[in-house]
Amino acid sequence: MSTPHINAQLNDFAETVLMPGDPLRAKHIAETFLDDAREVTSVRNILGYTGTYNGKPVSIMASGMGIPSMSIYARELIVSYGVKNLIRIGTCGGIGSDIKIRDVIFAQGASTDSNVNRARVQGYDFAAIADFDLLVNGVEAAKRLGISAKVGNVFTTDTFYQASTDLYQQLDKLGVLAVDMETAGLYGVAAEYGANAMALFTVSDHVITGEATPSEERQNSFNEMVKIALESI
Ligand SMILES: O=P(O)(O)O[C@H]1O[C@H](CO)[C@@H](O)[C@H]1O
Ligand SMILES: O=c1cc[nH]c(=O)[nH]1
Repeated sequence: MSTPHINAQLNDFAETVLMPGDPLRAKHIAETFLDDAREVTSVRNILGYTGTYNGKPVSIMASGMGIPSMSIYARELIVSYGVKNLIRIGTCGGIGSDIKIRDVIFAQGASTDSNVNRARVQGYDFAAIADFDLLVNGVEAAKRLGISAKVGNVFTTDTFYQASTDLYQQLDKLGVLAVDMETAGLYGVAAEYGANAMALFTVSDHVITGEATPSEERQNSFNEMVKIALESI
């Protein structure tokens, strides 16, 4: 079997799929953290792998960037491959004044400038929220690993390059912690098709102060987040 965007066979994916945006990150995670990892899909170089972690089957597959890309892969994974749990493991831009680069953030909910979730409910607001059990398991895994993490609302944008920081200043006042480009879409698709979703990030830069993670440190903080996600399964 295959779908328009995934060329894996039925049963190639585990029940739980971890989704970074970047295909090379998916490859790195599979090669670094999983046992017996094998590539299961490579359409458009959006790479996907399945292996085991501590004996438990788990898959890693890239989402690409942005809500449309994430939504295509999340829907095909759920509907065609029977995936139950989708955990986004990404980078984000910090918004809050107490958010520091390299922090780990769990997206309890995801606001957005996209219309995709309103389109699901006849133009009304839809509260895009994480699956409670996945969120609690993630937060507890972070505690066990001794990694402090923040939990709260994030903002998913279609516009990586904003014209000004005005929007982010307003979001800061509303307590929004960080910005990414996929989570609100992932939560909407999971709700529509009956799966569980959750997202966590490492902060790669701060969109108000302009601070950014030095590239050599980026991989270390990314690996910490991956460890949390894998230990939460
Ligand atoms: O690091 P990833 O998971 O790709 O996430 C963030 O990075 C990309 C933008 O550079 C967007 O996809 C955004 O959500
Ligand atoms: O979506 C993102 C991710 C990282 N940094 C940003 O500014 N935006």
